[in-house]
Amino acid sequence: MKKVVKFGGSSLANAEQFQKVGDIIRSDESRRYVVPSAPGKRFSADTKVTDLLYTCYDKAEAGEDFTDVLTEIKGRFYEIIKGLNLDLSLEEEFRQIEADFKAHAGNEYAASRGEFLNGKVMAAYLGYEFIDSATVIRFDKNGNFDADKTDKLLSKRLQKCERAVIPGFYGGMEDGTVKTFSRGGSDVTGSLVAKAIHADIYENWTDVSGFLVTDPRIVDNPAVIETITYRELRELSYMGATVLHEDAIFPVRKEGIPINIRNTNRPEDKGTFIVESTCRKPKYVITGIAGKKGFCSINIEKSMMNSEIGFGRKILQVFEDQGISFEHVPSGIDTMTVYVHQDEFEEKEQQVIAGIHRAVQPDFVEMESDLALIAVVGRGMKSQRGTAGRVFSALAHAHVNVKMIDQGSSELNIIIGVENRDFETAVKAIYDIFVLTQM
Ligand SMILES: Nc1ncnc2c1ncn2[C@@H]1O[C@H](COP(=O)(O)OP(=O)(O)O)[C@@H](O)[C@H]1O
Ligand SMILES: N[C@@H](CC(=O)OP(=O)(O)O)C(=O)O
Repeated sequence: MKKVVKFGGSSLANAEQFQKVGDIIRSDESRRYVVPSAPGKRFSADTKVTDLLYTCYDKAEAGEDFTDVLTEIKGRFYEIIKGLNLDLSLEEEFRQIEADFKAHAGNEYAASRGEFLNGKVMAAYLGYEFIDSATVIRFDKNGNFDADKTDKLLSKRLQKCERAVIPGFYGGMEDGTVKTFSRGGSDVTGSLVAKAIHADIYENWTDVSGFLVTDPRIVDNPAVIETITYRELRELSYMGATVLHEDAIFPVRKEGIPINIRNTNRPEDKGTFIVESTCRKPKYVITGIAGKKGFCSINIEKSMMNSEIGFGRKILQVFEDQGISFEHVPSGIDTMTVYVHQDEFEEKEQQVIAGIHRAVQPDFVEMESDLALIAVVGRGMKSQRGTAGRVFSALAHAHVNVKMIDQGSSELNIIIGVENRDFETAVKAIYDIFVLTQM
């Protein structure tokens, strides 16, 4: 049995958390490959080491003195090393980092040092081999992640290795340039390692007892999802359920390796199993609710639009030409609405409007900003009539004005558009009707 275990920043924020992690790893012989993140927040107002590194590097780039921030970062690591009674010095590593910052090594290199250093601490603490991810996670010469090369490098390297620590979040180009995944990317590293060694399971340890039906920052103590499919999870993580990086799904999914989300602070909890498919009936009609704020809608109206072949393509072409991706395109007989990210859209607003006028000569174009999108996801919705109706009625009772509702043909999700300020109320109302009342 081979397990890959990834520990998030919250699980490695201080020596006490490290000890919990050590106990978890030592309690199961098969936990052989460990992927650590950088130390995260020790308390809610704290700063993640990754964020300190970005700040520190910005100062270096601007030619300012960055000694204070670097000393703070160093302090975070030595607090852990001392708390664990380790005989480990990181002086050489910090000298190198300081020199590299002065030589403008790049902010991806800078950010990666949190995982690099934490990997060193973890390897010393466990007595496992340390593998620098820059040598096994490969980015091509354009800086794009190279999945095939990575798989080859990782499997070859790990074949020779009984137990190893492979830091999360970063990799390297052939010439040694360090690249990182997007934020939260240690989850991706864990998934890649699991694929490469054909792991039996990929355990992803965090600070919640699994994937929760909704964000615990919105609803107090939400129910835990016992089993979720990759498709459901993809919908939820894309829409902002941040527990697992959305790109962490692909590598393990192809191999049929289940992911188990676990809580470092409550290792006795079973957590959530993420699987390709399951015959297990979900506990509730819906599996989860997630959402994001910060969208804009562009509503285009033109009489007889539906008989104009190519109308939709022409509209979407305008967005493509401006490099703007769209989220949703609900349409009626004479209207078509395009939902886009507000921050992407705002600066190109006028070009897009002009483009639409040129492309399709609409009767009028209307825009609305500060909208939120909520995804209600569940494999159980297919076999249950009236789900959309219940969403509507819950939102009406909560006095939330629904701007848009869009049910995908897969019947796996319903997308609802509301105003930003109604976002939390809407999520709570949907949670209540499907989970608290257990219908
Ligand atoms: N549906 C959800 N289920 C569980 N946690 C969620 C959900 N949506 C958002 N979260 C948040 O995600 C956090 C865990 O992810 P993250 O901060 O990336 O952890 P880590 O540092 O362990 O990688 C939780 O503490 C929680 O606040
Ligand atoms: N440390 C990186 C990568 C990461 O995955 O961290 P975490 O596991 O704490 O989300 C970040 O903050 O983005």
